[in-house]
Amino acid sequence: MPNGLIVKSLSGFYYVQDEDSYIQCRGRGLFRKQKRKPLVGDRVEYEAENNTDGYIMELLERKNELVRPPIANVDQVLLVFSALEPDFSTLLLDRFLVHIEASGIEPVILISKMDLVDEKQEAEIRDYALHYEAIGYRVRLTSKEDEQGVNWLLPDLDDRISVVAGQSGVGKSSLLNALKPNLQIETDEISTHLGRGKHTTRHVELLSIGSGLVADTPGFSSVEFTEIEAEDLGLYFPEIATRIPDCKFRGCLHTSEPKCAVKDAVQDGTIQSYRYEHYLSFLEEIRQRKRRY
Ligand SMILES: Nc1nc2c(ncn2[C@@H]2O[C@H](COP(=O)(O)OP(=O)(O)OP(=O)(O)O)[C@@H](O)[C@H]2O)c(=O)[nH]1
Ligand SMILES: [Zn+2]
Repeated sequence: MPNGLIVKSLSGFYYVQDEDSYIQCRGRGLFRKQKRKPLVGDRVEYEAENNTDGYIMELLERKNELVRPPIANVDQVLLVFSALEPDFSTLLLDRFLVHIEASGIEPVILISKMDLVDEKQEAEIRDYALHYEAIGYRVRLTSKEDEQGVNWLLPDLDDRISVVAGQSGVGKSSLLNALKPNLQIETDEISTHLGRGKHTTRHVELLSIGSGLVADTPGFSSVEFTEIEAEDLGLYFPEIATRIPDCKFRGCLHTSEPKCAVKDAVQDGTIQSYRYEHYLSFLEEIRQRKRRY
């Protein structure tokens, strides 16, 4: 049976990309009975006599799935933060990072609107970029005015499924628009939905950019720690996670315990103090939430 990738879902139809064909399909009735729902990003087996009346017959195994936006097999999340308007916030960035780390998906940090900063602000942002790179994250500074700045993102997208996420107004659509000259699938939907935001049709679509696929949805804009346990939080700060084995007490939460390797690293500056403070504030949030229930 032929197989392809669901690249779009809209009004009960799934659009399957298989090499050069683009086939409109319905899910087979059995899926509903089994409470299985095909997702954009799913590899599927399908049957089709022509390009508009296909049926999805089988869903292949998923590596992961995001709930919001609903996409399967996501390789990375492009986290867009603007340098200014809205102002860059490491607190918000860390909140997103924890959420993404917990989902097991790799983040890439994009700092947009670098054309708006003055020299001092630029130096600050570059310092932060170095901190996050030292932790092990990929960080990219971009500006929609700078074609090069956008184009050197392309290798990051190759052969992967990426989801763009970030607060409203940070420049997610602008980024996709700047990358658009490289779009390879040519359909009307694409140009209209890139102007999304204002209209409300809820559809999810993967755009072909270079040899990668990028979800055009606005993605998640806020995150809460509903499913994270206090004792796991440290695992989602990579530089804390690597020190946990050296803490004296098993189950150390790195607050007031003695001989804590994490606090030692904060003391000697190898863990940034603002990262540690964010860890403490998220920990407190998780505890408050527990108390409420
Ligand atoms: N100066 C400058 N302005 C930018 C840049 N990127 C985006 N903007 C502006 O920022 C505003 C918001 O950009 P959008 O691309 O709509 O932001 P978004 O993240 O898609 O916003 P939502 O659709 O609300 O989630 C627009 O006025 C853009 O022109 C940039 O690199 N430099
Ligand atoms: Zn500790």
